[in-house]
Amino acid sequence: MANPSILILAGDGIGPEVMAEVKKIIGWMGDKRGIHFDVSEDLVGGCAYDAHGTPLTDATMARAQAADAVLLGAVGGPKYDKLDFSVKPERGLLRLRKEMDLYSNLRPAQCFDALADFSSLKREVVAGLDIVIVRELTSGVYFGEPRGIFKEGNERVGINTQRYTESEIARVARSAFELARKRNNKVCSMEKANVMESGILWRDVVTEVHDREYPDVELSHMYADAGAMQLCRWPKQFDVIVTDNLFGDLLSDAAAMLTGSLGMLPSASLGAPMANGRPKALYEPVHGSAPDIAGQGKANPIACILSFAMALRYSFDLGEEATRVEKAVEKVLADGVRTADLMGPEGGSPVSTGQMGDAIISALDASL
Ligand SMILES: NC(=O)c1ccc[n+]([C@@H]2O[C@H](COP(=O)([O-])OP(=O)(O)OC[C@H]3O[C@@H](n4cnc5c(N)ncnc54)[C@H](O)[C@@H]3O)[C@@H](O)[C@H]2O)c1
Ligand SMILES: CC(C)[C@H](C(=O)O)[C@@H](O)C(=O)O
Ligand SMILES: [Mg+2]
Repeated sequence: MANPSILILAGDGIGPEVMAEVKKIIGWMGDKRGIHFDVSEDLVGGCAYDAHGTPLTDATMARAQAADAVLLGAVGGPKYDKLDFSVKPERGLLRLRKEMDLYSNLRPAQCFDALADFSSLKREVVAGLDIVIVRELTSGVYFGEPRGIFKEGNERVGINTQRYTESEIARVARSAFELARKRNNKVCSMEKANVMESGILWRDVVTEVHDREYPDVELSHMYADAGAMQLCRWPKQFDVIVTDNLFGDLLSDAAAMLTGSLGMLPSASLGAPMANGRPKALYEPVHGSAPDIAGQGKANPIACILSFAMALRYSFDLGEEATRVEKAVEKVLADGVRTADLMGPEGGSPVSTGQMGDAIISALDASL
């Protein structure tokens, strides 16, 4: 049987730097565990624009559709800020999400014990934290029509439209309830039903799906602004949070700081099952291309490595190997290995991106 296929789209800025460490782990899986993948690489984002004049070619799109899993680094950077909106690097990523129909974006925020003192919040607030934000990823204000910048009389008006259908809400709600059943059986749904009709529909549909199909799961609702406050006040009250595309974007960056650094947060973007039973899937760190540190060997590769662990679990049914990678990360952090983003104000001597990857490989070796 052919090996499962992985398409790597490392992208821009620190994307290729953190992805280089994931490639080491993919190599390790082959050498030490006999788990082989057919890995190919292509361009997305600014680098694709530089090569082809578009942030994602049709050929790359087709390869992503055909892959068993896509691993993405990050896209964007100041060099591309002035480009026409239609060819900005971020459009490449949004096209992948939309055309692969990756409606359920799992963004776990887990605070490793070794980092509990490093979070900007108190240790007791974050120690042991383990929550997942399920972000709807293919609709809402990111894609709703009408959109654009129009002329109205003497001035310009910028328009984006928040739009959700019942079926779009129901399918992401189901994925949150299914996930909760495998965890602590609690879902909190966040919207702004107090000011948005789309929020009223969101709350209704989540409640209907719950009452009909998942009455055993504990469901609560919160306005997203209050949810942001609660996430900082006492995040451990949550298990699974389900929310829309834009609120999920904001809440997951906020959740990143609970874990110590944006460089720690992985994500899995999942769609419907393909013919082989695997879900359509793209795995990427929550962080961006970090232009301020790109090219300096300072980036923390853990978010990208943990995203690969999610690929092992969700695409390749290799939960034990995923746990092995997660435990290796936990071990290096417990041993005090830190990239610069994980240093407190008192400083210290940080390791480079490559040294962090090597330390994780050594911890993997030690796990055998
Ligand atoms: N999925 C993606 O590809 C993605 C996600 C977010 C932002 N972006 C893009 O990235 C570019 C920069 O955006 P931004 O600066 O708002 O967000 P960013 O996530 O790139 O960086 C925010 C801050 O976090 C730090 N940081 C991020 N990842 C880190 C890591 N792995 N290790 C250490 N420090 C890390 C950066 O140095 C920076 O100070 C923009 O073009 C944006 O659109 C892309
Ligand atoms: C780069 C951008 C398109 C993206 C988003 O807004 O979804 C990013 O912020 C993310 O969180 O994945
Ligand atoms: Mg974001």
